[in-house]
Amino acid sequence: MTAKVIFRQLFEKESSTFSYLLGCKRTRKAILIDPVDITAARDAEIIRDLNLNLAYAINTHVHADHITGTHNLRAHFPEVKTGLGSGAKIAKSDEKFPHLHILTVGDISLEVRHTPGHTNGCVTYVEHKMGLVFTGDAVLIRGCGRTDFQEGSAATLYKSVMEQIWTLPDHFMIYPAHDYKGRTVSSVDEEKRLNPRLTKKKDEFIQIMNNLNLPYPKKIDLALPWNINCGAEPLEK
Ligand SMILES: N[C@@H](CCC(=O)N[C@@H](CSS)C(=O)NCC(=O)O)C(=O)O
Ligand SMILES: [Fe+2]
Repeated sequence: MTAKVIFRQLFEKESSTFSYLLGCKRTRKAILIDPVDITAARDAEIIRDLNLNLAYAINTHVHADHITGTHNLRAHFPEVKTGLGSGAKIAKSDEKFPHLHILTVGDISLEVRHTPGHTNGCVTYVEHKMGLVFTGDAVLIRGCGRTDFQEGSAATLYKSVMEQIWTLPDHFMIYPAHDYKGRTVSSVDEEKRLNPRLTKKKDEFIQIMNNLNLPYPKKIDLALPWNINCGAEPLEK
């Protein structure tokens, strides 16, 4: 890790969600990726303990399984800006990032790569200097995000991963939004060799994804309207 940036992986156990804190030691400004509503107060305490001030609370996508913590964090950090990829057209956010936008906070630079397929608005954030890749649900450790709701598409996800993630240097570390088996991190090299879905040819990948037969996330009907409203209670229910 570079001496200039504080990096923390945080976990919310009910939805098995990882959030990621990046803090600039020089400016004391921070970015939090994929916060969860029920851990927003915990995250705020950690940010304060580290003498950081939250500049951005951003999401990799409109989550279906939990409510984002972006809105709750506004109570702790009144100046915080929320951010989301510009492909998430129906969702509210202070900023919507276009493909290849660079989000700079002090000495932290996150490149925004649009990686639709799990949802139409998914993005992957890449910190090139540190070799960190925040894939959201596009690439999970030895898996990938399902493609059966939120305008998901297996063919689109395959293209996104091949073009936007597998083309990164092999040693870059992959930090996903979830893991259900206690794993925390992988790498581009590891997933290119060992991912049981994404090592397949496109047609076989699509076949696998279209036959997962997973139950919908338990909270999907609650989470989507709140997350479209940036994690705040929707006006119309
Ligand atoms: N059981 C959980 C939801 C599990 C799930 O569907 N996870 C999503 C990511 S959150 S949108 C997924 O894409 N999983 C891929 C897979 O192969 O499991 C709940 O009820 O919340
Ligand atoms: Fe998701």
